[in-house]
Amino acid sequence: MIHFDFARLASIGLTQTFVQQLYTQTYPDNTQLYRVVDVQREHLMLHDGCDSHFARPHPSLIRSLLDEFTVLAVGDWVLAERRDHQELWVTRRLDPINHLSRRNADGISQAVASNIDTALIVMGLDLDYNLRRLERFLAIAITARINPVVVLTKADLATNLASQVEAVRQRVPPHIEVLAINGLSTTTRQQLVPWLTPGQTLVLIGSSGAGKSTLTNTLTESNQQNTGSVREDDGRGRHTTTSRSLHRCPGGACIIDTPGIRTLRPDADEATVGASFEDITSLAEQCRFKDCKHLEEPGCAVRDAIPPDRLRNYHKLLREVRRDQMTALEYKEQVAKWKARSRASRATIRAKGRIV
Ligand SMILES: Nc1nc2c(ncn2[C@@H]2O[C@H](COP(=O)(O)OP(=O)(O)OP(=O)(O)O)[C@@H](O)[C@H]2O)c(=O)[nH]1
Ligand SMILES: [Zn+2]
Repeated sequence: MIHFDFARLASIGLTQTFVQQLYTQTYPDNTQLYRVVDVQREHLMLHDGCDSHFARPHPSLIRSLLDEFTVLAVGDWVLAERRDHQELWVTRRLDPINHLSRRNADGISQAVASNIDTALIVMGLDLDYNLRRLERFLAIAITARINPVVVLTKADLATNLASQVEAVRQRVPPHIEVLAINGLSTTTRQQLVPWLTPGQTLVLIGSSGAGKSTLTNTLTESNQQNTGSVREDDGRGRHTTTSRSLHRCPGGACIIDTPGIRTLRPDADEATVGASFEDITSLAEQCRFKDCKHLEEPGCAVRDAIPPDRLRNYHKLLREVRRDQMTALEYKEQVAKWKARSRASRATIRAKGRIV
């Protein structure tokens, strides 16, 4: 039996989608439902809606996540069990509805936050203003199936407010909201009310200096984020802080803010490629492996349905944008990997030829 207080967990984002996943299995008596609010090298921080708890991922969970090419991220819903010495062990991760990922040095995509309702794409109406970059940030959110809202900060400093806002509206799909705000003003909370209802989870993405911390402080009514060049850790605003990575707004929404999100770069011309091959990205959800590259993996839904030359073109474009973003060393390693792979498949073909 799993013990959980729905109302309490709903205050940090629990919805029925996750609860339904609990009835597919039975669990030991001391199993409880938590949200991951911090991921450190050695441990996790979990939250039950009231308190936070240290925990460790069980080795069997780590293995099964690795098999699916994934890791635990802030925002995940997990089940954890108290065992010997009252240690809390995370034994299962509920399937996330979405996640924001970044590519690590090995080119492997790594989740930096899960289960996000809204991405505020933050761009300053000062020197930060760049429509192409904005489009790429939008592509990151759309590709991750997260609802984006464009938030133009520093409206108080803008010299051409109306024309800058108009230019943005022209560039983004009509159903996406565009707001111009002063992140330092408390009235900003009113403008964002529709996305701050209880249980909503938000992330803020944008370049350095765009005003993410300033806006987070305003929305959480605290000084807990470092803004500008001031770096201090005085623990103020603890009443709204759930952890270093998940912050609660007074109205009941949560903001996830991790170093991974903060340094997310729209190097995602890759995401733009994905967005222009929507047939492939949407079919990819049916591939057996979450991280399927649609090359040789078994159970690939994309290879089955997409004409080979369209798929080849997609791979070619992806390789190009990746190559543009690689350092010389990374490129050399990548070439070595491709060579090894084609050697291996030639060897398989030869071996089969001999047997059959
Ligand atoms: N006038 C004005 N200044 C703002 C506004 N938003 C942010 N700033 C200022 O812009 C600077 C950068 O803002 P931050 O909130 O630190 O930017 P950030 O996006 O968190 O930057 P990183 O922490 O580097 O990712 C700070 O000096 C803020 O005070 C705004 O709406 N109006
Ligand atoms: Zn596939």
